[in-house]
Amino acid sequence: MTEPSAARLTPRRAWLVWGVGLSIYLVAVFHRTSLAVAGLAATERFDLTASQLGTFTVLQLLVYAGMQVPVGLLVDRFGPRTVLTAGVITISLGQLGFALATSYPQALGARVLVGLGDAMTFICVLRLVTSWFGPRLIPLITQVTGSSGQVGAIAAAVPMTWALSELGWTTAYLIAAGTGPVLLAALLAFVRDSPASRHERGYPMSRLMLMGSLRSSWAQPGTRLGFWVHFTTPFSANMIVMLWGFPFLVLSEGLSDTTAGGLLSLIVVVVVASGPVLGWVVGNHPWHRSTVALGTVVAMIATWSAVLAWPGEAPLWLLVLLIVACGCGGPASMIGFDVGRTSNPPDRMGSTTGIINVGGFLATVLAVLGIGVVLDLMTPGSSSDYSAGAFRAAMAVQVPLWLFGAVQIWRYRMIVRRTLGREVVEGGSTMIG
Ligand SMILES: N[C@@H](Cc1c[nH]cn1)C(=O)NCC(=O)O
Repeated sequence: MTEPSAARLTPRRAWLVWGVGLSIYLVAVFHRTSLAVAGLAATERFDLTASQLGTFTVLQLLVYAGMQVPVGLLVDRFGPRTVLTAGVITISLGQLGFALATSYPQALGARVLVGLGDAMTFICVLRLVTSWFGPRLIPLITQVTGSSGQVGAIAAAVPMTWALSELGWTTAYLIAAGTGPVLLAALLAFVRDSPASRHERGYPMSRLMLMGSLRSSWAQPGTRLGFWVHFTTPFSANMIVMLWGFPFLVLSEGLSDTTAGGLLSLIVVVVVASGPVLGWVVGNHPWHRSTVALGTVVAMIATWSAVLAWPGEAPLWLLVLLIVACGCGGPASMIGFDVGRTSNPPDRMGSTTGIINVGGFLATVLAVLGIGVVLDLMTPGSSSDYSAGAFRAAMAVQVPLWLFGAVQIWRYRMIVRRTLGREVVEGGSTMIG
């Protein structure tokens, strides 16, 4: 008799819980990127300079990255349902405040709330996945979660552009905030922390015990491998989608706004399409998880080098290759969470995910800021008419991030492989000691 598939062994409630969690994460990504097309409107509404506008994105990312470890500890203590409830309420209040803001400080405060609420979603959804699905399905569902959530960025593009122009700032962001009560109702009605109980609470821990738990997680070479995989793989795609991709493609590579916009949409399509493929590879070949991550980094370095070294404007086919390589970086970052999962016990899953998630967003902030600094250094005065030469120098900021991250990946990959051996890793564990 053939063994029932892992999917058939999964309780039907698992798919409902995951569906609600994924919806909340997708909307959180929408809120996160909802400023991407509102830059000009925000500049006019609050009378902003370019750096003040950029502060919205950087502050939101810093709050997000800075909250990952605290949120991970909260998830281990109070369970994902409780923390996700707080996240939905907080991010919705942030968008409500942004809709009604009439001054720059008010708008900044609202974006801080958006970053805070956003920080409480992804970790909770991954925790639900590890509680509701079996070990064979977890890598694939984790991948599909991370990739599918990026569809929220698509919803923040054309539909948000239409809403801002046709409905106006306040109505557009009030509608965005209005998704909160609907998601909250679904969360409270259908989501349980695990099949066994509505709430999976951890034991109250002193500050000393909390620090001990974080030290134990970080002491695992698999956690560090996961952190550096997440640090090295997604930042180029994040930088492209969140800020510098469109100006680079138009000002440096001479593309029309429409073609540049099409390539930015293509990157999200690549993210969503490559996720399940990488999820299958990771789930069936755990020994080669870091190999896939390193291969993605090599592909990004190669395509970026070809584009920046190309005499004059790079041909469209090469830019498409660049977008495909960078798009695969998003799903490749999910490998970091899977390595962290197999390297730690379940009661540390929240804090481990939080530690690893800091990596990608720390690298993204470094890349976004570094590129901006080089562009300003290479462009006289306060002009934002950046030259192709300025962009070539600025985009090279990514190289030290890739190289340092790749060295760290190789270093911890070798520690895990030498210590455990292939049989243990293929068996699904990379926990040492
Ligand atoms: N790198 C993303 C996940 C991803 C998967 N495919 C594209 N991106 C990530 O780590 N997300 C965390 C988050 O909170 O969005």
